[in-house]
Amino acid sequence: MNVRRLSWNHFRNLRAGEFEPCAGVNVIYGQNAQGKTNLLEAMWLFTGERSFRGAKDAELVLQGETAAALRMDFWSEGRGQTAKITVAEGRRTAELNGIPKGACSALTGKFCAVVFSPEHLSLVRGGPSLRREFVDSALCQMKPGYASLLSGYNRTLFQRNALLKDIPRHAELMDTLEIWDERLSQFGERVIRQRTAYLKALSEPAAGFYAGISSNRETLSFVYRKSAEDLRRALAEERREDVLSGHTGAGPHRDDVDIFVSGLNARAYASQGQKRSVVLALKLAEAELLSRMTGEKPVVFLDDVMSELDARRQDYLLNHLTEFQVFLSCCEPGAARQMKSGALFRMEDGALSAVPPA
Ligand SMILES: Nc1ncnc2c1ncn2[C@@H]1O[C@H](COP(=O)(O)OP(=O)(O)OP(=O)(O)O)[C@@H](O)[C@H]1O
Repeated sequence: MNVRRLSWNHFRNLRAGEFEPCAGVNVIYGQNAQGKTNLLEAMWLFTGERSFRGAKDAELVLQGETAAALRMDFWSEGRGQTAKITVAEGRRTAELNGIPKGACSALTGKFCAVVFSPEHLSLVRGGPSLRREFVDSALCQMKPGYASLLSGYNRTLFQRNALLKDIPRHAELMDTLEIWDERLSQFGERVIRQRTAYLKALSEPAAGFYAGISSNRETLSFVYRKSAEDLRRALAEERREDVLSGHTGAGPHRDDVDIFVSGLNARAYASQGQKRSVVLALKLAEAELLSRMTGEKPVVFLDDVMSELDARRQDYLLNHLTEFQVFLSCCEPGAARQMKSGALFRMEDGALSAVPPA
C-alpha cells in the first residue's frame, strides 16, 4: 500500500498544493508550526479514522474559509485508487473511485496506516488506560467481533457499577449481583483472552523492531498483567469492597501491560530515547501484524520522531524500514541527508517543495 499523490485545498494552513512522494522514506522538514504535522494528518484522514490529534472537523478548515478538500491517489488491493475528502459545515465526507461514500468512516480498510506522534509517548509514560486502549484499538481493527465484545463488557460493567451504588439503599439488590458477576466474567474472560493472544503475536515483531532500533544492544518484552487471576472468583470475593467503593475492582478495565527494556520496567527506568524507541517498535509491530492479516503493508507516519534519538537510531528509521512507505517529519534536515534513498521535502508556511538530493 502506498500514497502516489496528494493534493490539498484550504486544509489547515496548507492553502493549495500537491506532492508525489516516493515509495520509500519521505522526510518532511521545516521549522516549528510550518505545516508538517498538518500534511501527515491530511494523509492519515484517508484511513477513515479521526485526526490523530483529536481535532474537531471544523478545525481542519483553513481559518476564514468554509471548506477544505483533499485528494489522494494511492495503491491498494493491487490497483491504483483515488479517494477524496471534503470537510465542510463541521463534517467530513468521502468519495472513493468517483463514488460518494457519505461519512469518512466508509474509507476504513481501504487505506491502512499506523501513526506515531509525540502524544503517543504516554503509551509508556502514562497510566494503564492508554496501554489498554492501544491493544483494544488494534484488536478492533483486526478482529471484526472485538468491538462488540468490548462494548458488551463495558455495558455490563456500567450496569454492575450502577447496581453497586444502589445496594447501600436497597439491600435486597445484593442477591442480583451474582447474575451480573456471571455476565461480566464471561465477557471479561473473552476480552482477556483476546488481548493476551494479540500481545503474544505482537511480541515477536516488536522485539525485532526494537533490536533493530537499538542496534541489538537492548531488548523489548512485555506481559499482560491481569487485575485478577480468576475473574469469577475475584468478583465474588471482593463484593463487599465493591459495594463500599461503588466500583468494580477487578476485571480487564483494571488490567495493564508491563513493558520491559532489557528486563527493567520501561515506565520507571527507560530513558527518553528508549521510551520513544519502545513506542516506535510497538507501532511498527502493529503495522507488521496488520500487514500479515491484510497482505498489504500499511503506510507509516512518524511525526516528530527524530528528537531524543541518537544517530544510530535515526539511521535505522531512515535506512532500514525498507518494507514500508514512511512519512517522517522533523525540524532539521541534517540526519535526513544521510538517507541512502528516499525523498526530502521542505515545508515552509504551508507550502511544500521537493529538495533535490545533495
Ligand atoms: N484551521 C487552520 N487554519 C489556519 N492555520 C492553521 C489551522 N490549523 C492549524 N493551523 C496552523 O498550522 C500551524 C501548525 O502546523 P503543524 O502543526 O503542522 O506544525 P509543524 O510544522 O508540525 O510544527 P512542529 O515542528 O512545531 O510540530 C500553526 O501555525 C497553526 O496555527
